[in-house]
Amino acid sequence: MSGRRVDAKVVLLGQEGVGKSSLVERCAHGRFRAGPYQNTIGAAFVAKVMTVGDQTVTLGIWDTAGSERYEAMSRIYYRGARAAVVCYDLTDSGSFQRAKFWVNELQNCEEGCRIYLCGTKSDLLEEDRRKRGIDFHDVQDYADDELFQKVAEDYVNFSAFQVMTGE
Ligand SMILES: Nc1nc2c(ncn2[C@@H]2O[C@H](COP(=O)(O)OP(=O)(O)OP(=O)(O)O)[C@@H](O)[C@H]2O)c(=O)[nH]1
Repeated sequence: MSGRRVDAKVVLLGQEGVGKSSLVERCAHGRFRAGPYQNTIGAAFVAKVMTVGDQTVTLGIWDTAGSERYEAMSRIYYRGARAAVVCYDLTDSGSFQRAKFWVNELQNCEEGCRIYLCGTKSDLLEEDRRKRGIDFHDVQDYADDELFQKVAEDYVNFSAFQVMTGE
């Protein structure tokens, strides 16, 4: 894997313990390791070769540490990211607030970054639906708001571009 060119930088963000490293582990090695929780320190990197139709794309995935004590460091890792997977634990409403914090930050600081909101630990809801910490409709409303905010921003930016070029 070493020396392979990375086509797109992807960053994982979200409160500590929501399952970011587990997602990367699943994606990179196809396994889930239950067991003692080891929090990420700083960040970890994995390059993953993906096939899309007849194309090969190498994603450079940065798994950041969720602990607030590493917040400043996480900002370094999302610089220049083409995509951000912002994770929250479906059973933990606090983690959803934290996800909103990262979405807001990315929207303000990383214009070219696509944001993917990812609810984790759905297996816990399959066991017991009462464990759901965030109402499904609240997530839906939030995502819809963000979507239309983005549409409006793109409209404004696009119009401004047209004025600048006089088209
Ligand atoms: N039930 C369940 N547990 C999960 C899932 N994903 C992760 N976990 C558990 O949640 C704990 C935290 O997982 P991590 O992947 O280390 O979380 P993280 O977001 O990388 O945490 P930081 O590195 O501290 O930011 C671990 O004990 C995992 O086994 C899941 O989908 N379901």
